[in-house]
Amino acid sequence: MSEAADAGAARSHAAAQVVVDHVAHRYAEVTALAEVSFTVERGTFASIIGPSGCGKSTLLHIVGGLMRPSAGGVTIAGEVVRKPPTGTGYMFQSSTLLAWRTVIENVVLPIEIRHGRAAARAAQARARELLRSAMLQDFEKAYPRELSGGMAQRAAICRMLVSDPGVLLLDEPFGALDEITRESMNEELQRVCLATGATALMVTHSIPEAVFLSDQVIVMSDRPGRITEIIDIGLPRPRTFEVTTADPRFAEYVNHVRAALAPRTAARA
Ligand SMILES: Nc1ncnc2c1ncn2[C@@H]1O[C@H](COP(=O)(O)OP(=O)(O)OP(=O)(O)O)[C@@H](O)[C@H]1O
Repeated sequence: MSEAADAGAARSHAAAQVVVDHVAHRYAEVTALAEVSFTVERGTFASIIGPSGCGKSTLLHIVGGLMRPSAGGVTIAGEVVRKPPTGTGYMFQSSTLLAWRTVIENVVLPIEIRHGRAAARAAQARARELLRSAMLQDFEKAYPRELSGGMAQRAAICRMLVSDPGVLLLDEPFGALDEITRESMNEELQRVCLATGATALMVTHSIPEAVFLSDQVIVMSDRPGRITEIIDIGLPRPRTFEVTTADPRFAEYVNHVRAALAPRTAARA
């Protein structure tokens, strides 16, 4: 290898925050994932999109160290993932705030679980800052039943961010929200990622959401899931929702992802 190629390899390795290397998974009779490899560079946003049951959630659980793959492996920031790594935040479709804790007590919960009550009390200032940026400053003492679905989801984002994670793993985080709330949550998530330099990996069923948020869209096939295409999204940042109608490249990317998801349908059209 030439010196220049050596330097290039070192640079790309250093930039890769999440490395998924030949990951496959089998549940008893079901092969959920065939063999999946990709990297997500530090500070970038990647989405996984594919048909229902193709193994997206399985893959995200493996990346987050919540389960071990049957074959292959994952590294985050150069460390092999064997259990949920510190510095990684999770968010799933149902926000599952604890009903008996106030909003702010919910937000500091990850700190309390990991580091105890005193650390959770010390984290309240940071929690208040996050709640302010999520427009929930007047609800810190409210209980989850007093929040709308969108507000609860915003509180769950604050909870994910309270420990300043460098890597965000999101499994259809906005699937249950109405369209308008979902759009504003997408803008908010992008703002947070740009401000903190976090690396994000998100599972979604929405093609426009994947294109709007991502630097790369990872398209998967039917089960057993394998990657059919990785599409780089070259739209400038920060993106606002105007980009979805004002920039013709947005529709081109959407059509590209749609064709990659259903190659036979696209070929017939
Ligand atoms: N614990 C389990 N035991 C057995 N099979 C499972 C288990 N979890 C998932 N599967 C199967 O593995 C396959 C992949 O499931 P997974 O939830 O990862 O898919 P997905 O792409 O996230 O689906 P969806 O888009 O519908 O949420 C499915 O066929 C599912 O039935």
